[in-house]
Amino acid sequence: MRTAYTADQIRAAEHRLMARLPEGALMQRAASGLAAACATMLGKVYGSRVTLLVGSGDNGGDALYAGALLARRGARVEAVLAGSRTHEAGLEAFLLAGGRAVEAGTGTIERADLVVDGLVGIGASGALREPYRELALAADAAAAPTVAVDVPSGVDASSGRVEGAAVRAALTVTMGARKTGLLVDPGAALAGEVELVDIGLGPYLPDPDVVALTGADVAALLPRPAAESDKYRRGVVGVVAGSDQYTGAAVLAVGGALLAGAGMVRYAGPGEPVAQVRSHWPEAVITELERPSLDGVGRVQAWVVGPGLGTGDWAREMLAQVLASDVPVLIDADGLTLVARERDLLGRDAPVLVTPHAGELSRLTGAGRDEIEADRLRHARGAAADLGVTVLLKGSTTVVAEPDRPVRVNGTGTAWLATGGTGDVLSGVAGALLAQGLGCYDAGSCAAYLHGLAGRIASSGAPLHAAGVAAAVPAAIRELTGRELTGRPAPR
Ligand SMILES: NC(=O)C1=CN([C@@H]2O[C@H](COP(=O)(O)OP(=O)(O)OC[C@H]3O[C@@H](n4cnc5c(N)ncnc54)[C@H](O)[C@@H]3O)[C@@H](O)[C@H]2O)[C@@H](O)CC1
Ligand SMILES: Nc1ncnc2c1ncn2[C@@H]1O[C@H](COP(=O)(O)OP(=O)(O)O)[C@@H](O)[C@H]1O
Ligand SMILES: [K+]
Repeated sequence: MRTAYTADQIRAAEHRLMARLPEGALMQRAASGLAAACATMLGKVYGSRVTLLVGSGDNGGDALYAGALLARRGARVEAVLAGSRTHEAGLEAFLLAGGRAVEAGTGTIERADLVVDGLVGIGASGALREPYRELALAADAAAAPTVAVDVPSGVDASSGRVEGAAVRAALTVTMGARKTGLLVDPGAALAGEVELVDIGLGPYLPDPDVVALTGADVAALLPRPAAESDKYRRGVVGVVAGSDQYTGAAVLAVGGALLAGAGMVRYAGPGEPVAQVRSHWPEAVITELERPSLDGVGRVQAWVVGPGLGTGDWAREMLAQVLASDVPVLIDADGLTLVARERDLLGRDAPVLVTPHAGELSRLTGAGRDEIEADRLRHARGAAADLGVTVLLKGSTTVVAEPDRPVRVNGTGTAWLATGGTGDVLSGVAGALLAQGLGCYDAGSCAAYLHGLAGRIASSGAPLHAAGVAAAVPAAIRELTGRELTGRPAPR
């Protein structure tokens, strides 16, 4: 599990740690980690050109001390002192080691082999001001890669929010613990690789603000069949999706559920989608409906409702009946539009997982779509608290929020997933995990991980289509769990 923290959490932990250490010790640890990362990136330090962008705070101090270490190893290190003041001891060490202070307009950024962004770290507030903004843009335009100190300047460390210009880093060397903004877009997309430098903060950190599951975490959570398994005990998913107008959503949601390991998938819908589901998935158990009713559809352990369902009376009645059951329900797409109109539908005792994209969440909460995209965490958390359900907010970083738990963030996806129908597959995958007994929080976050990985496998750097993502789900599971799929030890 990768953990991340807000700026306030980090600062509080740093204060407690600093009280036990000689002055400046933490910065020395930070700087030597930073210098080592820069050296690795440069390959050969001796004779290389490194340009430091140095702000007025301790972030600039880290950069100066690291610059001093690189200068002692023979690098030609120049520093643009951009702040109204400069970390004094850091500057002294830098100059003593042979570093040079230069003006911004001297071509130093353009000539560099490596740019080090020490403009602002966790002490930043608001959009980058001049001359920092200009320097961030110049670093972006330069050929050399940029290493960001702690966070890329311009990215809000606590949320990933970016107002105005920001540094685009190839590598972010972050001190003590990951910051939330390094795991959540748009910040995460600007951070590049993230390397964590251990400065001894661990024992002083509180519960994390957000966490990201690793492949090993997901593998440990994924249900697997065992000797005593049968199709009913493995979990039966019910899918209420698709309409005579939108048949594909039904096919994709059923496919996601089947390929994510459900013991059985029951599908209930009208004639057109029934014909499509039957021809694509002969293994699904299908009930063709003459009227909107779940009578006779059979028992399930979880429902997926909404993709392509429409928003008329039929859809509303199906949604109400699904929600009247006593099993976990995943609501997506048109189901969310109906809930936005009629919040009372959510009043039930059994768990609910909603899977909106930013537009659907906007309908649910009234917040603007762009505002949601800019600050995904805040809006997902707010909606989970307000609606009393688990919220999986889709997008370039998918976030899963549940009241009183750290938000789980997922970055396994690829932008190629931004194509019609991939969300329907996700709903089926998450439904299968719910039916197999995972809670909404685990089912949502494991499904996001698997779906993102399946997207990468299906894409492999080229366009994908939603059915291909569903087809790649078993390969994603295989990649996580190795070939040991039966629950027994692998034969020797
Ligand atoms: N506190 C500690 O114990 C440690 C801190 N470390 C470093 O110290 C950093 C935090 O240092 P500081 O608290 O001095 O804060 P920063 O260096 O992040 O920034 C503070 C300065 O930036 C200016 N500033 C803030 N927002 C700005 C904006 N939008 N545009 C232009 N200027 C802006 C402020 O006026 C202030 O002078 C960390 O990110 C990390 O790099 C590390 O050395 C590890 C130890
Ligand atoms: N830029 C992106 N990077 C990674 N994943 C993305 C990106 N944009 C969208 N996705 C993913 O693609 C899927 C799209 O789902 P959704 O918006 O519901 O589309 P649809 O309704 O057409 O199925 C979601 O899983 C989402 O997280
Ligand atoms: K920085």
